[in-house]
Amino acid sequence: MADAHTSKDNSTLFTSLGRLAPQLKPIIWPLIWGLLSALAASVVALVVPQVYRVLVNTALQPGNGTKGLWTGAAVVLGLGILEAGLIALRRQFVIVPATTVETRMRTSFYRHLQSLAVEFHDRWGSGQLLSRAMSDLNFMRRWMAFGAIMLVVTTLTVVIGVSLMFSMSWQLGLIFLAAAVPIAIFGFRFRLSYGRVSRKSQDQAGDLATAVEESVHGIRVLKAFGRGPEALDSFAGQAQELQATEIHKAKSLAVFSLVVTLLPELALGSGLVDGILLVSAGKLDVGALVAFFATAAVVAGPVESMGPLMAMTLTAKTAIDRHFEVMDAVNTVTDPASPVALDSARGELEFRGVHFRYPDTPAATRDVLDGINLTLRAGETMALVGVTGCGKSTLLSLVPRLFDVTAGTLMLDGVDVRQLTLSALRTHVAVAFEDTTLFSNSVRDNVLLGAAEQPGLSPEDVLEQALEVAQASFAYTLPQGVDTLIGEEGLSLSGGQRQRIALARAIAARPAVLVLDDPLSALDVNTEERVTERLRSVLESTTTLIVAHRPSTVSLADRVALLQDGRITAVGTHSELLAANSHYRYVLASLTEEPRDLDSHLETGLGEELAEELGAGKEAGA
Ligand SMILES: Nc1ncnc2c1ncn2[C@@H]1O[C@H](COP(=O)(O)OP(=O)(O)OP(=O)(O)O)[C@@H](O)[C@H]1O
Repeated sequence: MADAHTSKDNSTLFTSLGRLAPQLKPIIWPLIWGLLSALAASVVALVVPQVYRVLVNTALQPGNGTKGLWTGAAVVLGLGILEAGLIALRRQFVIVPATTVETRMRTSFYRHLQSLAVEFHDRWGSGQLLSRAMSDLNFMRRWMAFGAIMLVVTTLTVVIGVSLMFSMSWQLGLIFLAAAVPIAIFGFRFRLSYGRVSRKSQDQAGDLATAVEESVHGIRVLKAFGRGPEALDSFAGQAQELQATEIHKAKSLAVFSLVVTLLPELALGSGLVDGILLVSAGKLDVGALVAFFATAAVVAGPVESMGPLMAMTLTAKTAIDRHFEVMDAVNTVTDPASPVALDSARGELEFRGVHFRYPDTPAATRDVLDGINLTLRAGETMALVGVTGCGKSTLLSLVPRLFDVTAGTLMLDGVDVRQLTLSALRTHVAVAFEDTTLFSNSVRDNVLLGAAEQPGLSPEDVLEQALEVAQASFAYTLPQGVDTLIGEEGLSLSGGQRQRIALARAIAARPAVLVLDDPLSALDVNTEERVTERLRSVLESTTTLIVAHRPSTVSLADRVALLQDGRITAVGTHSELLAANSHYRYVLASLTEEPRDLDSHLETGLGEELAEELGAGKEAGA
């Protein structure tokens, strides 16, 4: 995971910036108008010294009265107002288009993340994706709206300003230019080192975001195991690394700024001495000398800001590279070029010579699934049993194509699942995992997330039925009933309650194939039994493949498949396997029957004794 984003940075500045071109195309005119406004503002600023020149050489000469002086002052004031107006205009032109591009890019980033296969998400830390979706895009927008325009305007201002200075006095111009050459060389070297350090800091910030996200998610585990201080130490270490990088970044920027400030000042100092000598020798008029220094003052600002703007451009390059690293990631699980239509599925599922290995599995290791041959008849419930880590979840994840088989074929009603569109396949197949994810939404929205329309049933009926089958009717007794907000930002539910809501979600989808990856693990045996029985009667025509960790679930299945060393080594009814297969007996003996979901006991009244016992225990302990 940690290595996914540390790819080699081979792109040049211009190839990276060039990748923004298609995004900028629709807003190119507002950007050009913004650029022209900023440029006009700079030109106006450069005209002011020329007014000074005229003023000094004419209006300020003895005996010329005050009229010229007032006119000159009015012109300078007018130019100042015009410059301010043009700067405001630049902002007006670019703000809306740039934020529109940012929003559009963020939306397509999110869409791309949604489409990428699970294999991609396994490799990438969530913080990395979060920082790319938020801060990198925000930075790109600021660079488009300000940095890029100002870099062009600043460069042009320096070029025009220096040319004007040369036209006034080539000797003084040369002195000023003598300072600009080292700045250019230094700027180039700075550009290389700053790019590297800025990339490092953005990656470190992403890793830090991942650390925060993981500890917030795992706060219960950290607290329960008293690992808070260790997590804090590790976080503080990472934060200090980022701080060191940021300090390094700021220091190199400070050195650059110092050089670009100091050199022009030195040039101006020696230019002043030289200028006075030129005036006293009659080779330069006083007006030109004043105008030269006024122009130098205008140009000094852009020269100083070239460092930060260059740095901003390099950071923008890094942000663009980071953005496109994700956008360039190829989706490995895609729709076929000419999909087979399968409007309604019977639900026959066949694994034929299926092999699977994870992309990062070492070459010497055998495939997790090493030639699976298994057929589920339409409508049957099959339990998948095997020792822990033997590949049960992996096998299940192939059915909705969370991963694709690496060899062999997986067929639904005789059609290779890769021949179906993903949306069609996922309409026919619904999944519930042990590790449930509920969204920050109402119970109703969570359950009806992928609900299919059912003839004669309103969404309310579908919801009620799904909750009833999943033994999750407790939802009606929540503070706002099924409209109660649950999930990360809502009401906290117990593990068993969460699992039952997630199961109701899979049931409401009314799939042809239901894939259940130990989704009842947090339920007590009695609730689990009731759920399984209701599932069997309500979803009579649904093919169900269920990873079972308890003999009670296994015994309710029509048939059981035994997964061993990457293969299905036995298929039969529970009693057949129990009688004939010693590995099956071994696996079953290791499964647990202990009730885990106390609250479902309490909800149904079955756990009163247990509750009393616990209450008594509490009192005794108090
Ligand atoms: N995303 C992944 N990337 C690489 N290897 C993985 C990944 N997920 C699982 N594995 C490996 O594949 C093997 C099978 O894992 P799987 O989760 O399918 O087992 P399981 O039978 O469901 O286990 P359990 O009963 O404990 O849930 C394990 O060795 C596991 O380490």
